[in-house]
Amino acid sequence: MNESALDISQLHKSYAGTPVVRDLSLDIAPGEIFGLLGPNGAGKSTTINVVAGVTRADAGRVRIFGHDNRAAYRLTRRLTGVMHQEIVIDNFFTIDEALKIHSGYYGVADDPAWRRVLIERLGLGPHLKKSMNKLSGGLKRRFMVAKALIHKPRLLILDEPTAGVDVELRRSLWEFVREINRQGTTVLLTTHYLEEAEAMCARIAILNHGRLIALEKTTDLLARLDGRRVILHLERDPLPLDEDLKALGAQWDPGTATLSLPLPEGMAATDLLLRLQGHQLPIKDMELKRAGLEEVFLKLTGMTGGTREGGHEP
Ligand SMILES: Nc1ncnc2c1ncn2[C@@H]1O[C@H](COP(=O)(O)OP(=O)(O)OP(=O)(O)O)[C@@H](O)[C@H]1O
Repeated sequence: MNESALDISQLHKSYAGTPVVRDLSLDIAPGEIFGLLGPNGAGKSTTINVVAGVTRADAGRVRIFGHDNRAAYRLTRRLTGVMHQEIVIDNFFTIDEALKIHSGYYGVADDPAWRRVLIERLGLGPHLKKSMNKLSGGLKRRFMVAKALIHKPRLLILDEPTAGVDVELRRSLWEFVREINRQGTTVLLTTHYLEEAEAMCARIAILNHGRLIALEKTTDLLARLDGRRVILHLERDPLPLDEDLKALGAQWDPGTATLSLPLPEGMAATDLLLRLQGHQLPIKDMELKRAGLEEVFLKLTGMTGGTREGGHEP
């Protein structure tokens, strides 16, 4: 069968009369790594909670590998592994005990070899006998990732898995997620780091005030937002921008004596510098900047305009 891994259709959810997810439809193909991004309060976790079946939508439906997540709750629960954003742990168990019993919740037998892989790859080995309340925030998150994967789900949902995780572990965590994906698991993730979404996701959806404002291939989205800029720090104020610099989209900030130019997709920064040679700019230093997630959101919400629709502020 050629069904979607996750098919969300016309989902709507309000809290106390305030819509937090509005008419959301999106489709994730088997084998994809898909990023769901958006500013704080955009409705990402609510959407994930509805998909996981822990929050009930007001309208719309969710299908996981072709099965309705309410009509076939037990089956879709087994097909899905969710790492929620809030840290939920059970203080009665050590990591080892919790992982041993957890797959039973999904009606799946414990697989000691797979458990060992998760323990090793998520760096949990030295902490197996620790009780949950003694774990650091980053360790709790890694444990939650292991728990989400223990029953070998076909769809893995990670809601900000790298919050509070240090750089090295973040890198190894994403490497592991990539590996699991290569072995066939579909991944839906949220992150507050644009670089992570860029490195991991083939497609990205952006939510704002519960509404889908972009859903594109990551490369198309970033190219459309012309993310990269070359920043030139100058010795002194240049002459007013001439037509050539204006045509390149240069912006001058006299306060800091910096000239900022967008770097077109596919062009190397050195090519742009060559193009500027004739201007004899007194360049002191140069940097290449990529738009951050906040800038992306700002730009997109500016493009779509209607983000304050209905006067709703989360
Ligand atoms: N159980 C709840 N009761 C009332 N309001 C809620 C509840 N859960 C979420 N909300 C509200 O719904 C809106 C969307 O929240 P949600 O957590 O889905 O956003 P998010 O995009 O995941 O944000 P963040 O990036 O901060 O995690 C927010 O205004 C939040 O306060």
